[in-house]
Amino acid sequence: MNFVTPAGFRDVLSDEARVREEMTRSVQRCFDERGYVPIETPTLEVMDVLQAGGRMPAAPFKFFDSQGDLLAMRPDVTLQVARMCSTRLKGQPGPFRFRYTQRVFREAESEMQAAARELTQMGIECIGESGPAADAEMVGLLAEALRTCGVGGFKLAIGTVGVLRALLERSGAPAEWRELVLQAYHASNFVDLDVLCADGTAAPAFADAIRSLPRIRGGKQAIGEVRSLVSPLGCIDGLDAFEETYDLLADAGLAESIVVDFSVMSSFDYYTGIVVEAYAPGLGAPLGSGGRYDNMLAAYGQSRPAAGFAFSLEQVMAAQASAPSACRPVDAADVAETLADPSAPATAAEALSERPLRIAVPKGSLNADTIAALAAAGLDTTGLDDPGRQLIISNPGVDFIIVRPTDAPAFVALGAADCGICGKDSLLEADPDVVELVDLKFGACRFVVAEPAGAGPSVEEHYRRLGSIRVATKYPNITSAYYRRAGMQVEIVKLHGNIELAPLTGMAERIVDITATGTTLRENNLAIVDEVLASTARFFANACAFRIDARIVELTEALQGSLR
Ligand SMILES: Nc1ncnc2c1ncn2[C@@H]1O[C@H](COP(=O)(O)OP(=O)(O)OP(=O)(O)O)[C@@H](O)[C@H]1O
Ligand SMILES: O=P(O)(O)OC[C@H]1O[C@H](OP(=O)(O)OP(=O)(O)O)[C@H](O)[C@@H]1O
Repeated sequence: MNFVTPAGFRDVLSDEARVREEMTRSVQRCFDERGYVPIETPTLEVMDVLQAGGRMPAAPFKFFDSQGDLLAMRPDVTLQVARMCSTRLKGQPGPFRFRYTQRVFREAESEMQAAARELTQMGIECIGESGPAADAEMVGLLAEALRTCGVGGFKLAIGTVGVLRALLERSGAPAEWRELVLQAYHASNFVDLDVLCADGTAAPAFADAIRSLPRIRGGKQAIGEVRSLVSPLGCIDGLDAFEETYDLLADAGLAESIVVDFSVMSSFDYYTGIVVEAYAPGLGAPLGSGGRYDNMLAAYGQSRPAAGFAFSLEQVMAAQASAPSACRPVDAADVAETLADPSAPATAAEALSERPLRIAVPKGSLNADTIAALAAAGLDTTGLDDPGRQLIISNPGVDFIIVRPTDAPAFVALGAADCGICGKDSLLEADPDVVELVDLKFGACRFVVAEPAGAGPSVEEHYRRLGSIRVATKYPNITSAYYRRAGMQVEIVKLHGNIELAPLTGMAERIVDITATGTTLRENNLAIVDEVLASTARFFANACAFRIDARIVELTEALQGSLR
């Protein structure tokens, strides 16, 4: 027997535990000084209670207890605080300012999130206050907590959901279209957003505003740009309050750490006003997030305005580990020292612009077009077309990381590369948390279901008799999603190449594979049964790099420019 902890769970040894403890104390002190009092919530909740809040931040671990109740390990603390305020504290006038340090537990959602399944969340909830001062207090406290932890060069991306909600409601577009737009915003998929906004469903001025909004970014001037974009359409909902909040944060000296960014629109159904996400250089995923969720407490029976944030202690530790040594505390004593060093936070931000931009470049059939696209966008691609066995080509200001196309999503999602190129098929298969920015148009191919020509009746008979068929593919996730939609039971066999061999040798009845010229299907006497999707190459970026590294936006514009 191997005595190992379950995947995603681990022991914390003393050196690290001491630093965590010290950091936790510093943050708790910081929250305490602002009048936030501690609370604790139970590890387990009845599943229905969590679901009543309308938003599950991540898939929870679930099990039945001996009384037959379906219980969940808390994936988040906010829902529990909402439940607590509307039940135990019902009738008490408030406002309440709560802080917590609690473990949360999350089932892995995809292969891409092979990471920890137990995290320590530190956060606050301010219940019963609303308006710009309360929002600024929440965002300001997040900044203070990150500074307290010694996180260098962090950025807080802030937006407000009212503007997009108003644009969607008044666009005259049907609910299904609005839902697709929201999905594109949630997934940070600018390519899908452009396609939707060009399809003529929404009135042109609204479509233009909806596609432009998440591209506006910057300081105070960005709020002005949003205003000019949406005020002719009568959609400035929440913008005045947002601007007031921004001014309060700028007055508090936070202008350098804050970036107005309307692409930060995840959990749209849940947030009702300001939203904030915290990013640090060198870290693939956000440190934490928060926002205003004025409607959530009503779901538990008592309506009160509310706002809060949480960040993960593990992410904060990782941010320090990837920061330059000047702003990285190495032990507990250094945490306090970092706190006292006002020059430290700037160092990592400076380091970001000094280090080369890392681009994942696919080898194989997309390689030549990728190099041509990057060169047309103005990058120095010298040596990239003939790298030999060298896997990283370093040119001034840029590192090209040569990857297998199916690996590009992992390199970018985990922050090993800032951005990259691969087929839409690879992105759909991996389902990574990245920002899809440009459809590069090359590498066009179609995903099809195919079977030996003339085998249709026998495959159908096979399915009728056995209730399942075998399908071979290199893309099990795309294939299983397709058959789920089709309502058909299949056994999927994952192969790594020459997929067409599977039905020819009797290993499987059908395949789901790429076709471009159709030559391979034709030469192997296979016929197309159905179309699954079409794919072209995409330029995409790490969510964190996209929001804090201006070079990604520049490269996006250059790639779009050269396409035009
Ligand atoms: N025959 C084709 N014509 C056009 N584009 C294709 C064709 N085959 C694949 N593609 C596109 O190019 C991408 C890369 O394909 P390629 O054959 O180079 O790598 P792969 O073998 O699929 O990936 P890996 O080496 O990572 O397993 C595919 O994901 C798809 O988007
Ligand atoms: O329609 P066509 O132009 O003939 O292209 C289709 C072929 O291209 C891809 O294979 P790839 O070249 O990537 O080799 P693989 O089978 O080893 O993955 C795909 O899997 C098909 O086999």
